[in-house]
This record gives sequence, structure tokens and C-alpha cells, in this order.
Amino acid sequence: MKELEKKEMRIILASASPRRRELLSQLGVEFEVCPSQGEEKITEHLPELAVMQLAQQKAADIAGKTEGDAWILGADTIVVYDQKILGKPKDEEDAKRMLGMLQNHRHQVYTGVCIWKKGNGSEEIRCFYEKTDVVFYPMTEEEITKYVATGEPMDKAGSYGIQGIGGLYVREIHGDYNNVVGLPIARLYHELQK
Ligand SMILES: Cc1cn([C@H]2C[C@H](O)[C@@H](COP(=O)(O)OP(=O)(O)OP(=O)(O)O)O2)c(=O)[nH]c1=O
Repeated sequence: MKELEKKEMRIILASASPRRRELLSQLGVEFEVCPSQGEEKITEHLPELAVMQLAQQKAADIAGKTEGDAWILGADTIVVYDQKILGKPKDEEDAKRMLGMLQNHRHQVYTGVCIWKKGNGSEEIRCFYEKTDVVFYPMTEEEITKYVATGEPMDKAGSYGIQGIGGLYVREIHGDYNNVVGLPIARLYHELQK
């Protein structure tokens, strides 16, 4: 962390997510934002491996375009219910379908993070993930329709935002809240100190 605090290291967040940007600013160090543009592909079946794979693909895209030394951070968030991986909804119908599945049940939110260090001509790649369990209150069809109409679900894994109106339907949470929002910042802070 000393390197970070002395601002000796260039840090690049390979994400377009404003939530990730906000959470990363908690580290108190300067960083650049350079969203990954690449198409990500999942070949892993286990959710914990799939999110780390996606996070690594995002970091790899930016690492390939970055000259010189830098630490590149990639992240990806997915929701898992009944062994199904739920990403961002394709459209409003898809969002309603996901919320219909999640309501009144427990699901898992996984965020994978990749720390890609480029320095002195060598590269070091480290990935980790965090899992948070979330239990939803029941939602009526009317509530689901109204919630989807707010637009909030449309850019979020599992079609909800715990930090927004979606939080009204969260009965329990076990694990890191920030992990659900898209970046497990406490774990990242500790990983960066290793
Ligand atoms: C479950 C949940 C997800 N999310 C968000 C976190 C992620 O931004 C998003 C999942 O999509 P991601 O593909 O992980 O990330 P992104 O497309 O927003 O950004 P980028 O790929 O450029 O890094 O869902 C919330 O904001 N709140 C929640 O409660």
C-alpha cells in the first residue's frame, strides 16, 4: 500500500461503472478510469471461476492497451440463483423474469476482481472473488412491474440495485454490502497490501 500512498504507481480502473469508481475512491489514491470495451466470454461453469474470468478479461483488455507500468483493476458482478447465472437483463421482460425468480428467495452475489500489475517489463496477475448472500422479501407482480418501470434494474446484474429502490426488497444480507454494489473494496484494500 505504501507504493499506492506515495502515488508512485499508476492505477487504472478498467470499468465504466460509476459505483465502482465511487467505491475505489475510498482508497484515497488517485486513479484513472479506462473502461474495457472487449466482448467478455464465459467458459467456466462455476460462478466463482466465471466472475474471476470476466474480471480478468476486462483487465487484460486495458493491460494490452496500456504503455508502461501500471496496476489495472478489472471487476465483474453476477447474481446466482438456483445454479443459474444472472447478468444484466436484456430488456424489461428479462428484468421481470429475473425479479420473479429472486423474490421471496435467497440468492448469491459474486464479484470477481483482477489485479493486473505491469512493471519492469513483467506482468503479475492476481484474481479473487467475494460472495454475498441476499434474501428478498416477496414481491407482487405489480411491484415488479413498477420497479422495472423505474429503469433502475436495467444496468444491474440480477436486475436490482441494493443501493437504490431495490434495497426496499432486501430482507437479509450476509457478507460484504459493497460486494453487491460491484466492488468488495475492503477485500481489495487488503489484497493490494499483500
Ligand atoms: C446486484 C447489484 C448489481 N449492481 C451492478 C454492479 C455492476 O456495475 C453491474 C453488473 O455489471 P458488470 O458487467 O459487472 O459491470 P458494468 O457493466 O456495470 O461495468 P464494467 O463492465 O465496465 O466494469 O450491476 C449494482 O449496482 N447493485 C446491485 O445490487
